[in-house]
Amino acid sequence: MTQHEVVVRGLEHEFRSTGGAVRALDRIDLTIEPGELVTLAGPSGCGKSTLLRILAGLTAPTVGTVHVGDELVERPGADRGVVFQRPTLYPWLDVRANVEIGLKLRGVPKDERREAAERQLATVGLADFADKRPYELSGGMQQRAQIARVLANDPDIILMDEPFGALDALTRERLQAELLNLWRRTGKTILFITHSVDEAVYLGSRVLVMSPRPGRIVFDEPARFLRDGSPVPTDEVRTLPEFVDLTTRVRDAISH
Ligand SMILES: Nc1ncnc2c1ncn2[C@@H]1O[C@H](COP(=O)(O)OP(=O)(O)OP(=O)(O)O)[C@@H](O)[C@H]1O
Repeated sequence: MTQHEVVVRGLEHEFRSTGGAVRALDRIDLTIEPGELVTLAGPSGCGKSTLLRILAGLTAPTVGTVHVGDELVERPGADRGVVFQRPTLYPWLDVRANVEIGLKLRGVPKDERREAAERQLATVGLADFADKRPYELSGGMQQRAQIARVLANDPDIILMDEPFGALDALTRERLQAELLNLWRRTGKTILFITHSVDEAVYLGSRVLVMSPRPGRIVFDEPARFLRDGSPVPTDEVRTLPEFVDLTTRVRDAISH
């Protein structure tokens, strides 16, 4: 499978309401290479979710374009999967049916989609919970199920909007490690939004920071100590001088 780069050109976005116009994004140019794990941090309201929704094809930009390879993004597509902060599982379906839903809508035969669902539930450690309803799962497990659903669709690009923001610290750390494993195994392109500077630096192969009003990318650097081929990082990574240095500079970029 050939993966494509994501190319954002001259993106601007304005929300108009009765109170006036909000310029959420301003002159965003960005290329995400196949297989990058790009983390995007920035203060609340700086436009991170708006950018993600435009990449997902859920919001049409006021000005500018997004391409995946040669394709202009105009609507959601099977090449892009979205994981939101709050799990968006259907409460009336069991976990397996929730994971299968995208494949079902695309007309994938039952045996095939069941197999894909069970494989991805195993990937996220939920093999034994396929018959449960979402309300029987913890927040972390629901988030895992949401990730399994995206993986079952096998998108090239995974867009994650603060997926671990609402989880307790321990569950969050476990899911961070799982995400890194998954990324290294599959080589998928991932854009990951977070409020946490530590999470951005820990997970990213490249770290972006946006500034608010109007939303612009003000920081864009590789996370050098997590270059391809390095082992999945442990807590030791956080004590490396390079980690501390990048964390400090990301924090400065956010506060300026
Ligand atoms: N549907 C909307 N209508 C009007 N204004 C909006 C809408 N969605 C977002 N905004 C405004 O656009 C700006 C960017 O919002 P956005 O949700 O993209 O920020 P964010 O960086 O993701 O914030 P957070 O980290 O708090 O989720 C904010 O000022 C917000 O109030």
